[in-house]
Amino acid sequence: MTGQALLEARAVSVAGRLDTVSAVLSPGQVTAICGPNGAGKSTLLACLGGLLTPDAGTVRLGEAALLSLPPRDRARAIGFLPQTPEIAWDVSVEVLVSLGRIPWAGAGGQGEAQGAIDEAIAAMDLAAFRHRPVSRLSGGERARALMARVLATRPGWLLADEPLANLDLAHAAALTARLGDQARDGRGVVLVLHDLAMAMNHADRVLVLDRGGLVADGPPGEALSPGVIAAVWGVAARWLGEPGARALSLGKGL
Ligand SMILES: Nc1ncnc2c1ncn2[C@@H]1O[C@H](COP(=O)(O)OP(=O)(O)OP(=O)(O)O)[C@@H](O)[C@H]1O
Repeated sequence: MTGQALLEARAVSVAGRLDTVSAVLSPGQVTAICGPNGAGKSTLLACLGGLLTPDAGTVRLGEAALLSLPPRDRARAIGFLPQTPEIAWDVSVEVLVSLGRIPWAGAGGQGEAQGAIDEAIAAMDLAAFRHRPVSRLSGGERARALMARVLATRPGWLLADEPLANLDLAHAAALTARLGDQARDGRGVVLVLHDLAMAMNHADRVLVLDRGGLVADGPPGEALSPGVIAAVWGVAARWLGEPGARALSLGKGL
């Protein structure tokens, strides 16, 4: 998959939530958005996904203002997993995942749709739950089903707010690998992450927000340096281990 457009925030702000933030996000990369509680991460992600209209500035997808695109085109281009997703109807896992194909209704064949649904169910290890109502899933299983719905769309951009939060170690590792594959396939992947080690080891680029402002933007080794962590999180920390397998060691204070 090639040729995804750039996703660009141009001087975007939301009163009381996000100061003027600009960033050009590239497809083919995993971009992590990190920062303390209330820093504006979800607000920025919602603006990038076209779910929140900024008070000032614009979000552009390639040449077009994102909000000027027809909703169907936006839904095809950007898959969005919110921080606290709600499931309106108590449908089966398979039906929930198939909702991810709605933006493609009338396009492509039934075979392609079913292939995308089957692939997403397998990717999120949901085959055993395929016919189970979502109300009878655990929190982590439900989170996997909601991610499968996003994957089933096969969007050009995949935006997810804390996608690993409810997952056990094995499923978190599997999803992390899957998201990396999506980026290597040419898609854009943007993740809000609290786990700084996850961002350090798996992101190509990290945006650090603090109190509504963008305070660092670069490769993880730079954007998540001990100096930035001390300034933003107020925690003395140092990185241990090898590149790609770093762990964060927290000190006793500054
Ligand atoms: N719907 C809203 N209306 C007004 N203010 C909001 C709303 N949602 C969030 N805020 C405020 O905007 C700021 C940024 O919130 P946001 O949810 O973007 O933070 P976050 O970085 O995602 O935080 P967390 O790590 O806690 O999820 C916070 O001060 C929050 O209290």
